[in-house]
Amino acid sequence: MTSLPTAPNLPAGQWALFLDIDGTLLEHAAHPDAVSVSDELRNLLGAINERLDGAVAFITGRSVEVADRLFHPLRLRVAGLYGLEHRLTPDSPVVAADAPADIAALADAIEAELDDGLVHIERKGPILAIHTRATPHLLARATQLVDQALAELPKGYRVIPGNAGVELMPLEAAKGAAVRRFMAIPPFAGRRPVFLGDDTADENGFEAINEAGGISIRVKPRGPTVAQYRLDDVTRAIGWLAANFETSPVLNRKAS
Ligand SMILES: O=P(O)(O)OC[C@H]1O[C@H](O[C@H]2O[C@H](CO)[C@@H](O)[C@H](O)[C@H]2O)[C@H](O)[C@@H](O)[C@@H]1O
Repeated sequence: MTSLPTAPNLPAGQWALFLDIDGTLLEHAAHPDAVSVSDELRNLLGAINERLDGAVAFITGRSVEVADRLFHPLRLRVAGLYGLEHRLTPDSPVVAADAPADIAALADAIEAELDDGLVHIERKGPILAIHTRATPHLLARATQLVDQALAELPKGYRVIPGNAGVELMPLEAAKGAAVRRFMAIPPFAGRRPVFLGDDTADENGFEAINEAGGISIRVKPRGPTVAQYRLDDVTRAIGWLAANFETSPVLNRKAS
């Protein structure tokens, strides 16, 4: 939505920061495994995490394990698989929600049906992501197949458009619930949350942030959004984070 105002500099306050990964911190790549994290970004996030006393978490569709691998050796708090799993502190074990069975068999059937080596099917246990970045002409067919699968599955799943693809996931997979889980515990509780995201699946996270009186920012908005502000691309998002959380003198001061 082009009328969305650009994210302003934050006022003095005690902030908590929630971050989507793909399309927000990392430019999209041809394949999920082809992204890379620069030392500059890793160092920036580490510095922000220290300045916010650990009140920083990734809220991502990736698994916690993959988020850790991408940002290694940095380990942050993470809600993975859209909140189906979480690690509430950097060193605690990963806790997984009771989720419906693995849908790998369904993935195999969809893969066979699409019959194209360039469609990448990402099997994430109870979540299935179909990536058509290399074959945009197959997005409509992939969405149709996933919608058919949804109709045949027991209740409790939904389909969400991804970025150049589509994901099938349990209803419990919701970024808003992941944000609320973190906001109920230290070091997040009592702070004002900020969330940067770029996708349809982030909208639910923005709703939770708006309810909590926080700041919601959609990176590169392409359609309707409940986010309050925009940042036009990954470079600007990282620049905004650096300006507001790395060097800003107003952080962690009580708002007057
Ligand atoms: O919630 P996010 O952190 O934004 O993760 C969303 C999905 O991101 C990944 O897929 C997307 O990024 C890939 C790498 O740029 C790209 O190849 C793909 O087309 C995008 O859809 C990831 O693979 C998914 O598991 C995440 O759910």
